[in-house]
Amino acid sequence: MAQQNGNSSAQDQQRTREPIVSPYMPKYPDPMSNISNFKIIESTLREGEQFANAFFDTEKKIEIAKALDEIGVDYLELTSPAASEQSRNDCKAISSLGLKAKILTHVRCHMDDAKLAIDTGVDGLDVVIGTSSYLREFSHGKDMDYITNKAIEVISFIKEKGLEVRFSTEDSFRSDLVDLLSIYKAVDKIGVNRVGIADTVGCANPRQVYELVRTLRSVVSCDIECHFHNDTGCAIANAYAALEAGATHIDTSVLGIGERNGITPLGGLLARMYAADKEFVMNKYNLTKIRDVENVVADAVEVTVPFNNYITGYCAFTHKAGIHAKAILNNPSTYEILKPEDFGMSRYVSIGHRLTGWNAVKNRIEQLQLTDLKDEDAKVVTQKIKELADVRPLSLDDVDTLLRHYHNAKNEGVHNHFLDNIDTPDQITNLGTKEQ
Ligand SMILES: CC(=O)SCCNC(=O)CCNC(=O)[C@H](O)C(C)(C)COP(=O)(O)OP(=O)(O)OC[C@H]1O[C@@H](n2cnc3c(N)ncnc32)[C@H](O)[C@@H]1OP(=O)(O)O
Ligand SMILES: O=C(O)CCC(=O)C(=O)O
Ligand SMILES: [Mg+2]
Repeated sequence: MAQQNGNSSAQDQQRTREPIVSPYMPKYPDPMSNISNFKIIESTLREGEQFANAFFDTEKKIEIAKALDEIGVDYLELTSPAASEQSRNDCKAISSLGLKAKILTHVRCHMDDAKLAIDTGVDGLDVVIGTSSYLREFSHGKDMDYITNKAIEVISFIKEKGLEVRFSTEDSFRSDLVDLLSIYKAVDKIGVNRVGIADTVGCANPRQVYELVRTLRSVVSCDIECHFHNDTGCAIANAYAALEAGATHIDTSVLGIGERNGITPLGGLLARMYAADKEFVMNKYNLTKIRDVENVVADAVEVTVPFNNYITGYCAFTHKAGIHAKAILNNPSTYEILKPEDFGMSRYVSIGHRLTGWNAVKNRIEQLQLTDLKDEDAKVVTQKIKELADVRPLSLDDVDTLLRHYHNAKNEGVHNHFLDNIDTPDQITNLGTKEQ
């Protein structure tokens, strides 16, 4: 795709104006909302390890942990030490790195798992057990009384050892509401640090999330963590709704990797929260490091970063249609809610196609400093670009060759003749090749 840096000329800078504030921004934010005060529990090294392609050796885990720490995530969640001996050693290795992020490991609601985890040097344990009828029948087979008693035993043990503890109900959205609120109330009473809601199968929608979190907020006084799977595409929206309703912590993973098609992606959540409270997000998180950690993880799990990924997808800041290009060149906020430079990214305006417009071509003329070409010339060349691009798109090199040759022909007074003799995109490409 032909591209140009659409924000590089001095004239563009002059034309850039302050963004216009949305009339839909709430004037009086809901006091329960944590949109401007949330924490991230980064679970690439736990949920992410459940992604089909994932295998992280100790060195890779340390590299990922350090990269996430540089972004400024609040917690790193690691695979249970009960999973394997290496998993246990990795908990120890990452806990001893002295990172700013607090280190958690994720364990079943079981004394054996808790005992194993206590000695790994982690700052806290995320304890989980399924409460839906599916999990009670087909997974662990325990009833709510057993689960409640076991939760109290395990949480009390972890607290006695002086560690932070979170208790979560797996498959919360298919669990009975009375069961959920009763168990959350019971663990809140004994001083659990956080309770967790998990949309384990990705069935919840934002309205359901808002209602459940809002209800829970009025029942417990501890923090509320939320974990959303993305099976039906709601993972980011659900995280946002949870924060609006009073949740305090959101689980993420890099690129959203996890069991099945994964969970709320770190980059996507940061994009969403930047759009809601840019100042908070930019002060707290190092957004220019998102691309680095995504590349490390994508490489490690042998996937490419999706073309339409939030922030870092290859076309996330590419503008194409003429109407968009003109306005973006006047003021990027016209068609951008995220500023690419805040994320260490660049904006591109694509011009070698049949949807282009003369304003974008004129901008390229200015960038190339072809000062003899006027608006009329930009319009004539744009028509030629469209005619040629009806055959195939032109590269930016093709467009530049066309403009430079037209410019030289104009100085010799033969520009109309020059354009009349160009019938195919290949003629332009060949002209460019000859010059090299
Ligand atoms: C939704 C989630 O992502 S939850 C987190 C998932 N993470 C993991 O599973 C970590 C990786 N897992 C593992 O390495 C293994 O499954 C282990 C070590 C945890 C357990 O291995 P095994 O003892 O071989 O059991 P297996 O995996 O076949 O079955 C799970 C066992 O945990 C029990 N169990 C399942 N969930 C829970 C829970 N939340 N709390 C307590 N026990 C549980 C099941 O009843 C079953 O017990 P059983 O051995 O008496 O049948
Ligand atoms: O511990 C939790 O809250 C979440 C566990 C999990 O990965 C899930 O339920 O999908
Ligand atoms: Mg999960």
